[in-house]
Amino acid sequence: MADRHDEQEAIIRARGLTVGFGETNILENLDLDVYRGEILGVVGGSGTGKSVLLRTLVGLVPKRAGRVEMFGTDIDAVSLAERRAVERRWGILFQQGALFSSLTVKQNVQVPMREHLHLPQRLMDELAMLKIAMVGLQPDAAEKYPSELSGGMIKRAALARALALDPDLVFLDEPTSGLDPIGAADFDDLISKLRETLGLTVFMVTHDLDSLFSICDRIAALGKKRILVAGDLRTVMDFPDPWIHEYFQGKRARAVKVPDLA
Ligand SMILES: Nc1ncnc2c1ncn2[C@@H]1O[C@H](COP(=O)(O)OP(=O)(O)OP(=O)(O)O)[C@@H](O)[C@H]1O
Repeated sequence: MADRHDEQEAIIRARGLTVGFGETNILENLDLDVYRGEILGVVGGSGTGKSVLLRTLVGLVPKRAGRVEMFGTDIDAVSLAERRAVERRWGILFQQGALFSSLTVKQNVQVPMREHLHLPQRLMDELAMLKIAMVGLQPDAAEKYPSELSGGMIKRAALARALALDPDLVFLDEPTSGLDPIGAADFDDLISKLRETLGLTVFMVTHDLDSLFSICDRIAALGKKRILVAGDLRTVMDFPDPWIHEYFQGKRARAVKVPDLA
């Protein structure tokens, strides 16, 4: 049967990725496609290398072997200027937000603008306020420092920073971790709405079954140093692997409303 993604554009295409530290390889010969406009949830046991995969795709961790094409560009085969141009097309929300504690929310949102654009301060202020509103923060949050924000506000501020350069693609590393269930559901809604309104593609590392069930179009399960299976929820849930079985059908999963998979 033809893959229904045959016609779709893979805006991330990783082939044969091997990544390691010291004597140990964390990822080996890993292949992954991420399609334009989708929300891909990346799951896997603790320490399987989900964050390492994310960091490798964006060039923060070196590869031992393999190739990553972003928007059709092999980022290791182009000039620095071309690479920087491609990098401007994605934003990253790191685990725990990773905001600069000595900067206000507005200044944090302006960090990528300062790095990549040359805009007058007034315009950067206007743009930052736009991003802050876009993620559902009140205007007065702009002048606050990260230490004055709740966990949910920190995530939103970090998302505003990830959106600073109007990216096509966002990488989210456990965006709902540490949020209460209502805060997490609100954040899922926000991601889903932004995908619709901005036409974003979302690569999301998550442990949150609610997020997987409610907003992800496809799921990629990491294990044994590679992608064990990638596909819709049904495909992944049916994959014969003990970790996947326990994750989706174990005690914790039974507490979450599993969607009706006709
Ligand atoms: N800079 C580094 N140097 C050495 N080892 C590292 C480095 N970064 C990650 N690792 C190791 O790589 C492995 C995968 O880490 P990673 O953070 O990607 O796991 P994860 O799947 O995201 O886990 P979790 O779900 O617990 O966040 C771990 O064993 C970790 O110790």
